[in-house]
Amino acid sequence: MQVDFNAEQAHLTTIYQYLVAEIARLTAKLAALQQQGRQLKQSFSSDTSLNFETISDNLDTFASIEANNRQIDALNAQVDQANMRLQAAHLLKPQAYFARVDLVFDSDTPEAFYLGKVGFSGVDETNLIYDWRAPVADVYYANRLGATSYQANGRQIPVTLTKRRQFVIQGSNLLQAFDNQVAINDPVLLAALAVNRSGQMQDITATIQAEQNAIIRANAAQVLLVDGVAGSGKTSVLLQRVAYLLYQQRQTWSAENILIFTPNQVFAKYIQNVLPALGESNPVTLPFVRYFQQLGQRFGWSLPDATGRFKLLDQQLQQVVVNVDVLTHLFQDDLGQRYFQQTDPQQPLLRRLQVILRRLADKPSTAAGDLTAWLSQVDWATILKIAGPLTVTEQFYILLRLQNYHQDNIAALFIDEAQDYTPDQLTLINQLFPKASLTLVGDHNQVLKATGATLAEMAASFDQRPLVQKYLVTSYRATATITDFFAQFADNPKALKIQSIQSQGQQPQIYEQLSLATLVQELTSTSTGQLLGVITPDNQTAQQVLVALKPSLAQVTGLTGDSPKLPTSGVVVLPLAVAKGLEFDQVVLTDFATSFYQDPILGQHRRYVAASRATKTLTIINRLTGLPTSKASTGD
Ligand SMILES: Nc1ncnc2c1ncn2[C@@H]1O[C@H](COP(=O)(O)OP(=O)(O)OP(=O)(O)O)[C@@H](O)[C@H]1O
Repeated sequence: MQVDFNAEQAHLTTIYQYLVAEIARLTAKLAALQQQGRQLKQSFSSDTSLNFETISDNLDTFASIEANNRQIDALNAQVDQANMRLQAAHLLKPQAYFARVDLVFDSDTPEAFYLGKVGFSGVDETNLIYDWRAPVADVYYANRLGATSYQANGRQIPVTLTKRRQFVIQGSNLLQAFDNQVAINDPVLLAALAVNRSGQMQDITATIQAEQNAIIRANAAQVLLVDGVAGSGKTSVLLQRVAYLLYQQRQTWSAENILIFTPNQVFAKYIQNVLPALGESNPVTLPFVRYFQQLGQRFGWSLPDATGRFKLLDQQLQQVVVNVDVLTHLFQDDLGQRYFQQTDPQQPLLRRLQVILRRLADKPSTAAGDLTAWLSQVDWATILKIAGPLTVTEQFYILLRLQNYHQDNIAALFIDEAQDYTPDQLTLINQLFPKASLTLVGDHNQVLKATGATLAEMAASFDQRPLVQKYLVTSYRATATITDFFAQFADNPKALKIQSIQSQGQQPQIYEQLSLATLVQELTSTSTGQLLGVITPDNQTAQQVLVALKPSLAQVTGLTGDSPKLPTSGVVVLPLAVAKGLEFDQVVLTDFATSFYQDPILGQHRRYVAASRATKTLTIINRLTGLPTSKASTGD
């Protein structure tokens, strides 16, 4: 069926004009409210009726203050409401909506729903634009034409989807409109993927695919573990899910109740525009290691790392039966020993100690009053019957367990690059956030540390909670040729069946050997306005390439994990450990045949990660020669 383009353009014109008019009206309204606020404050301060002389005067005065407060509250509420609506109008003005679905409910007449990045209502409170997170939008993303249903307020609503239309819009201009049912040839998606990268991740609201939608909208009450191939949209899906859950739980959650763990600071910057583009504030986003160190500081501990035998410690604390003889190890004072004797010997050590510490907490003069000092004096290894001595981090873990410390203010925790977490770090996370909704996304083929948890270990870390695993095997990032190339490095690629939805593109260019001088020359002559990543095995090589490039290239940047930001275009030189999670229009990999990439344990994963960073072209240099000094080959 043909799209009635003129009718759609006319609809857009009406909506656009309404948005523009609303922006003008709300801006004027906010100015007037501010003026009103100023006048109100003035009138309160010059109010001479504040009189506290007699009881009746007091009552009058309090009543008048109360009335003033009510006026201020009402004014603030109006300001908040106008501000929110103005923000939404600004967000929608460049692209009022991206899709339309026509649904038939009970009657025969289809009802049209336009979907945008946020919802917007008309003067009579009718929904002109539906938020992409609204229940009804699920029908659009799930991509089922005909009889289907969606869930709203816990009820399944049967509907018939008669039309699924996509739009390309620029302000008041409708550029394109397609009636589209099958996602695989989705022209809007392909156009979005063909755009040059800008050094900043973009939201994918208009083109979320059905399998991604299922993850974004998955129930928050479970641990969600996503294993997805490189470029399958794990990070994008994670961020869209943050926005989705913030909308779904908007009565109780705000960005302050959310935490995102990223691999490093550059990555945190790389994703920082996505949530604001969806009208949401950024939650605290930081590397897990930094979070853990900050947690230590809160207790006065300086922690070297976030690893330890946490699971083992837990098991022993729960299993070891401690008799009275070991009391001297635990408490040097009578009170502690007495309390210990009063606890039930059948109970696990952890429970008994928690009871005692709660009592001792009221008596700061006891030996256990200073828990920190006490913990390091106790010979935990002997008591718990494990090999000692315990590291500082392990002692800290015991402290957290004894204090039963949780971060209950965090309602949802999101972890990217989850494959790099050790089983112990996941155990720690499980303990710290017992009530949080957990979303972990990772790729078992991208494990870059020998200590990374397997999928089974990941699942086992959360064995007390309901857990759902999802898989993504379509790669959106790269051309089909590049996807086939990196797919060969996956474990068991035949079974995994990685697919690309993009066209073939250029074959990777492979140099057996290339000198640094030639590389500099090549890079200097490819001035494309695109983002080009030169990925080296280690920091040292990155530094050497950078030094060689600097004199002849204006737009060249070196990147470490702590760097503030990716540039928008030009050449970026960085080690693989930092490139993880990022993407570039063009990628040059150096030293692909050296021991770093040929390592028997991690080499294949390194090749997979490195080769999957490119969206358009991939150049591989097996051996980069002419470097000033000998190179390390150990990665970060
Ligand atoms: N549905 C989609 N619509 C448009 N673009 C998409 C979609 N899904 C993914 N992309 C794009 O594909 C690229 C890869 O996405 P993303 O970085 O989220 O993948 P990833 O699985 O986290 O990758 P990796 O594990 O390799 O870091 C990004 O440019 C993203 O914008």
